[in-house]
Amino acid sequence: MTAVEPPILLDQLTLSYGPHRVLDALSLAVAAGSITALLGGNGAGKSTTLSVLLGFARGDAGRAAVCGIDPGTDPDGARRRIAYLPENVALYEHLTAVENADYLLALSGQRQPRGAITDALAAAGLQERAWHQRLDGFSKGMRQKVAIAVALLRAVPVLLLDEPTSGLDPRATADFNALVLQVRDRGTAVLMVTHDLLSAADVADRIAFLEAGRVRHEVLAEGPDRFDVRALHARFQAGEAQAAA
Ligand SMILES: Nc1ncnc2c1ncn2[C@@H]1O[C@H](COP(=O)(O)OP(=O)(O)OP(=O)(O)O)[C@@H](O)[C@H]1O
Repeated sequence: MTAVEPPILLDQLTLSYGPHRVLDALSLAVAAGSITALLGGNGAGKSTTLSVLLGFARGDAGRAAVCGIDPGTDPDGARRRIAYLPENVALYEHLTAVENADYLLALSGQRQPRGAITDALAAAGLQERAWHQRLDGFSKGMRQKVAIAVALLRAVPVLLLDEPTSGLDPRATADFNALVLQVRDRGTAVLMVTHDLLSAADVADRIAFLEAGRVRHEVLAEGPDRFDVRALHARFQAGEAQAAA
């Protein structure tokens, strides 16, 4: 990786499934210690973008890089640098929260002492009485906390989130967003796919609007071009209406 290359980089990436161009010369960069939210209507290419970064899908043209590694040619190398939270976090129901974290860390070759695991679960806001409970009774918000605790312990440079707050109540959403800010403040580059504009506006440094596989608008949280959530909401709804028409 060159000194200036951001941990998440897509440069003119094009990907088609048969005649259907899903990503169309998509360019997107997420710097270390920053959060970009990726919004867009159904089918805009958001999940495909994450699949490319994870090395599950490969572009036909252009470049993708995770910390300078091409996930198409070295998916394992790219994934070692990524913590990924899918919409429904896959954890082991018959294991406790601590056992899940221990097992997931072992799988990624980054085992940690029990004390570090319980510290991370506490930092993620999981109540102590849940640490040694099996996951079958956990809510989505509690599962997210276990998953983000693992991400905190892995201290990876890239965090990818797919619809992390869908199905969370406002309080759990606020808790989750606070955790994402913690991860960002440790220098991680965060890319968050979401339909939740308000949540995006709460945490993101930048919001990129994807339409037909390309970033059509980008807005920033700071500076003269910083976003105004109400104006953004109106614009987003208009965009959604166009996409649905
Ligand atoms: N494996 C695949 N084979 C063929 N087409 C696919 C495949 N994966 C995705 N697509 C198509 O690519 C387009 C973009 O899909 P993608 O899942 O990236 O959209 P999205 O923005 O995440 O949408 P949503 O908000 O509905 O999750 C869609 O038209 C989808 O049908």
